[in-house]
Amino acid sequence: MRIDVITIFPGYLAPLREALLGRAIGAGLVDLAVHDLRSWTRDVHQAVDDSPYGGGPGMVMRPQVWGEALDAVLALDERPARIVVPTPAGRPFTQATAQAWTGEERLVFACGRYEGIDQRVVDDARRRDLPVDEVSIGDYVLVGGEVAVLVMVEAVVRLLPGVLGNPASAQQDSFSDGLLEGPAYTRPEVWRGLAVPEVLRSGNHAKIARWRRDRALERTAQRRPDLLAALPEDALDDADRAF
Ligand SMILES: Nc1ccccc1-c1cnco1
Repeated sequence: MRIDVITIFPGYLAPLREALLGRAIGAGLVDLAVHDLRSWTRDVHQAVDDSPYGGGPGMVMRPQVWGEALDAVLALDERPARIVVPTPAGRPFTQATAQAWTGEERLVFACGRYEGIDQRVVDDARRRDLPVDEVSIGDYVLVGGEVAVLVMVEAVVRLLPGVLGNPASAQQDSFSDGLLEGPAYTRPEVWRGLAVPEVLRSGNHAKIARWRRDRALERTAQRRPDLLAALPEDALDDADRAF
């Protein structure tokens, strides 16, 4: 997978070259290119934004600069690309989104700041039949899209074959079965007077699996009843319902 990020703060994306993601790049599983939006400005001030039509606070990012930047970056590689625009007004980015994007040959992230990017940039891309997703990583306001890109790139790349040491962990983490993950424990057996639940030390794998499933159901019911309600009809078996 090739990933391009266009931003006015390239340094913000440095963490993508660390740790797991850095190793995925080193292993050739991911190609990452970060581009400074200001490279496509033509004025001495390298202006990337302007006042909003209709008035109101803040600044809007200029369509000319973004149009030239996206055209140039897309032309760098012949692989078909999905353009992703992080925005608080976007559709929710979920684990399902991350899973779906693992099938993409290329992702091009457009990091907006200020009050966003002139809407015509997205409209122009869509009318040229380029796939464009406007996505939000949550209901809160950030200063720019860069942090959202860090989140989304990590969520996607960790799912790519060969990235995680143990592929099973991608299957068993939260959201993969629609439930939150339950509590986890490691040594020592007792810490500050708190003992690890007996069942986890029993060696009885059936009982352990049941206990873990019950804790996941319990935690999901307490913290995210919306996830429980969204489960497909056949997701819960009789033992789950008895819980
Ligand atoms: N708040 C923001 C400001 C600029 C670009 C993205 C966001 C965003 C994305 N997901 C939630 O917020």
